[in-house]
Amino acid sequence: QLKPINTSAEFNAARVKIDSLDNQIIKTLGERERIVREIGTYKAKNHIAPLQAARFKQVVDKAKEAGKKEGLSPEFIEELMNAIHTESLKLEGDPAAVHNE
Ligand SMILES: C=C(O[C@@H]1C=C(C(=O)O)C=C[C@H]1O)C(=O)O
Repeated sequence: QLKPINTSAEFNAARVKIDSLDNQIIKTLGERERIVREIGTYKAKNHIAPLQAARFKQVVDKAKEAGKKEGLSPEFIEELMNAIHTESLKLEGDPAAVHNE
């Protein structure tokens, strides 16, 4: 449990912390995206479809399970992972995106 914010110094510190966490999220998404591009290249060479519905269901189920431990709602996790997945499919489907690294 976080302690409540009582002073403007604590308020400012909380925002600095949020900025740092957002930066971590973006870096993590960048790393994930680079791996998706590698998967996309492999799939293109091996004639495997970008969309793998069973695998994506697993990804969402795991994320919901992890989210539950963090107090995140399954609806939020679903929306978040769908947004990430839409971008994955763009990256895997667009040869320019795949070969542009
Ligand atoms: C990255 C893949 O391609 C797609 C993207 C996924 C993702 O972003 O997690 C999952 C399944 C696929 O629809 C994969 O097949 O693993």
